[in-house]
Amino acid sequence: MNKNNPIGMIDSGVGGLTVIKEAQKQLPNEQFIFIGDTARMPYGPRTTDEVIAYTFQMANYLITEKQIKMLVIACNTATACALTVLQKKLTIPVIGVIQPGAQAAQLATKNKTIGIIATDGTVNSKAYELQIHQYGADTKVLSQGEPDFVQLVEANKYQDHATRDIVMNHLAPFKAAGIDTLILGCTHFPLLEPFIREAVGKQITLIDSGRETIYAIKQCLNKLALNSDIKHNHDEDIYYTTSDSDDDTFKVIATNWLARIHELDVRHLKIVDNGTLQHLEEISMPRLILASNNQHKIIEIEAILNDIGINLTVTPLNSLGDSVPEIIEDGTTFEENATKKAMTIAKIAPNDYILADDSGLSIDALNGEPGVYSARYAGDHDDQANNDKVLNKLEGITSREAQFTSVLVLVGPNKPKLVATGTVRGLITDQRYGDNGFGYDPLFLVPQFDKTFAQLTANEKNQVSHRGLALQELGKHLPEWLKGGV
Ligand SMILES: O=P(O)(O)OP(=O)(O)OP(=O)(O)OC[C@H]1O[C@@H](n2cnc3c(O)ncnc32)[C@H](O)[C@@H]1O
Ligand SMILES: [Mg+2]
Repeated sequence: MNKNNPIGMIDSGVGGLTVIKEAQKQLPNEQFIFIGDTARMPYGPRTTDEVIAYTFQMANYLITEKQIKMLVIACNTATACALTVLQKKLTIPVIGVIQPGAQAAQLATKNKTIGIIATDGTVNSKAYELQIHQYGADTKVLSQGEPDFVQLVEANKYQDHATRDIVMNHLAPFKAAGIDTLILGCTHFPLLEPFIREAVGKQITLIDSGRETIYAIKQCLNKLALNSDIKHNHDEDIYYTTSDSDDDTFKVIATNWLARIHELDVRHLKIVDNGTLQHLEEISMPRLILASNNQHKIIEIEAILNDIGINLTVTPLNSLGDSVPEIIEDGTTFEENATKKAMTIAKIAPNDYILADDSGLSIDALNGEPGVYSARYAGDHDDQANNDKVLNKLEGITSREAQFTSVLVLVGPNKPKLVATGTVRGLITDQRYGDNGFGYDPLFLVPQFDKTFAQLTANEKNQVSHRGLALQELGKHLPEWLKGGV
């Protein structure tokens, strides 16, 4: 086993994040790959067989696809149900959260009275009691199932006032029972620690079983000489969830709990059913293909998308190779043509998002010419000839008002068509000015700058251009569009 391989960490949902947070702090050289089985959480009410099956699926994925060197079950219920089975069947070391928590509690208790809060599954398994009694048979153990706490955390309500009241209420019996140590026997619970602390009082030692597990991981890495010697940046850690709908909540909690400035990159694992057997598969996100043969446009669109922080893999059309068919732009409006471009490419890339732009210059004194014919006004994509034609047609005409329009059409699998338009007004000069940009840029004077588009920097043009404005408009609707379907 390569010591620089990642460590896998699995949980039923967001609870395991409390373990990974501590692990990232204490093990800066390790890379972690985390799976939260959000599609099938909570594990508490599940049968032992179910929990074993799910845990195996996650372990198999991490071993075969990610070559993990060690597996950490960052979930008490899964540890209670599946740890020994996994340890027997897997060839890599497997660490659970119960034994480290039980050991720490036994060391901490002075009056030999320990409380445990956990899921019903963990409580019913008596796994903590068994471990605690291995270290001291006479220790009194009081266990209480708290399934509601899990749901409150998973629903991102762990800081709500109502949650505080629930926690205060539920934990009141422990105050009377005389415990001096309380095990947070579910990895979700450290997120509720401020409320739990308030409920049981300062004098009680709280044991975070997840935190204790980090010592067990360290010991195991040392014993097997598996410490990574590459310093990993924890931004490289990968987070997976199994459900689509919860991904947002997971992302919000994870970004917040792990104190990340940027939203975490949370990926999706699909539960694939092959008759009786299930396994997990990574679903790759659709690409955003820019359906344009105009490299100038592509460069502009990529820069603007980058500026507005679009989190998609942007792919230019030419990377699709020879399979790209010819697109006949015979529509009478920009939208018709942009739709045609997008739909033509969608046929060869049905799983991707396709963004097309149809744009052009409309001159008031020429009744909107060249308009949809901008690219082929005089010669097909012959900028020189097209500019000359405009200058000739406007010779002697004093009214020089004109407008650039960009109509963007975005399509995607099972998505409605999204249209965004941007326009910019300007004046047609009497000769070419500037060398930047493309098309009619040398003739289009922007009054605000008293310069033509060709005299502006790319960044300046993108701030005010028809394309820049259309993309900003598109960006406003994009998050909603990405979520929705038809
Ligand atoms: O169709 P695709 O492959 O996207 O590339 P294209 O260049 O043919 O694009 P259009 O069919 O939309 O034609 C737009 C024409 O309008 C002109 N045009 C559009 N936007 C422009 C801009 O930002 N600056 C200068 N001219 C522009 C230019 O002549 C373009 O060729
Ligand atoms: Mg075209």
